[in-house]
Amino acid sequence: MTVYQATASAPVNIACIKYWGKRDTKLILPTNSSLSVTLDQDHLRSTTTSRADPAFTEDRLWLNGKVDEIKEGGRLATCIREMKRLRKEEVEDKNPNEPKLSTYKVHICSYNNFPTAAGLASSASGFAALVSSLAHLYQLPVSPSTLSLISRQGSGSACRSLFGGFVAWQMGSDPSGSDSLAIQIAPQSHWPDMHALICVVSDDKKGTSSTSGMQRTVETSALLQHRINNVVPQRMKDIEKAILEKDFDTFARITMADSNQFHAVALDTEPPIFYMNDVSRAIVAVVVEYNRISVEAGKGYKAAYTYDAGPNAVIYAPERNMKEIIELIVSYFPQEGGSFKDVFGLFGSGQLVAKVPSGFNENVAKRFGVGAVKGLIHTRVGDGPRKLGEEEALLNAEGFPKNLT
Ligand SMILES: Nc1ncnc2c1ncn2[C@@H]1O[C@H](COP(=O)(O)OP(=O)(O)OP(=O)(O)O)[C@@H](O)[C@H]1O
Ligand SMILES: C[C@@](O)(CCOP(=O)(O)OP(=O)(O)O)CC(=O)O
Repeated sequence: MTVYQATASAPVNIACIKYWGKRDTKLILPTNSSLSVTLDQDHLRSTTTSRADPAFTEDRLWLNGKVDEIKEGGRLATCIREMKRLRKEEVEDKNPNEPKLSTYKVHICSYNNFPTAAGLASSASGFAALVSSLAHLYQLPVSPSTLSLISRQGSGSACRSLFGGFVAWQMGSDPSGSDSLAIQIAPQSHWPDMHALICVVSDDKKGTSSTSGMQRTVETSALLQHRINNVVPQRMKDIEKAILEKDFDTFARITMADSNQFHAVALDTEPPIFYMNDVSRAIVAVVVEYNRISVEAGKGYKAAYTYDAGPNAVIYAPERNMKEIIELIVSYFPQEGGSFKDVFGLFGSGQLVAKVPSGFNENVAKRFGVGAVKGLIHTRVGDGPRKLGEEEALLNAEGFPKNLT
């Protein structure tokens, strides 16, 4: 008997121009366009296996080994329904010989190789991997932009994880959402020198979810209206140009300004929302001082911080600056000996030693103890979703998670 099964992995993306606010909460249509960098799935990824079988009695999902309920009318159910619709319209209706997979129930098993719901964009890679694995299962002849229309309905930011490199989510204007999709601005190969350092300040589940936080902002913040109407449209154009020209200085200025404005609209919400904490703010101060030395020497910005809906920092920088940045960060936020994974071999066989660059004003932030920054992940711009082989499937012969009995 034929087994209909496919496995895919998908990357995380971290926005430089933030999505914050919906004009349609059911279809997940944003109040502004946004733009992100896709991170390397060799380091952070969601992997998902999907199988369709006439013997299955219901659509089921296991996330990190535990059953995740597919609520009727919920986001997961919407994505699965929309993928089945595409299978029917794009494959089965056009070729009656194709098996009617759209009528079978599916079993889906997914695994994130990093903390889920901790502000590390697990919903983005998670829904992108779900949609990608179903697209392979159903052999859909559709573009990543079309798939982004569906992953968007799982979690808005997930639409940007359908591409590698530098990706824009165009807000669109059609009330049906048909033009609210992701496009690639430039592939990974355009600017492979773009690296990222994730400073994990907390890997706990967060207090105010993005979904509820942004809705409160839409309802109560006057500053959000200014951002949507007068700030983001120009920033989208400027950052796209900076990316195409590999102009890190402009990229960094816009990225930091947009992170700051996103956290300002969170604070402008009633009641106010705080995502950054003292450790986050100290990282800002350290990056600002690091850039000051370089700007005063006429060399422009060397690093850009950005924060999502949580205290973790992501620092974008050209690869050549990363060694210095890591040495600087660990001098303010010491790491447990040997805990940093030097995946790019920056320190050779030597030890990572705390060091501040010459001319750096060490009083810009206090020095924290071990544990304030719980981990550092050095990664870089990466590619889009990957189709994986049978040997990486997460479902066993019977179509249940391999690690469960
Ligand atoms: N691999 C996955 N497959 C399917 N759904 C997933 C997967 N990973 C995460 N999710 C969904 O995303 C939810 C977590 O999203 P949430 O927005 O709370 O956190 P986050 O994505 O880590 O943070 P943020 O989006 O603010 O950066 C999970 O509870 C689950 O419903
Ligand atoms: C701060 C952000 O990370 C917000 C992400 O919000 P989500 O995509 O998690 O929200 P929902 O669409 O409600 O699922 C900014 C961004 O990624 O652009």
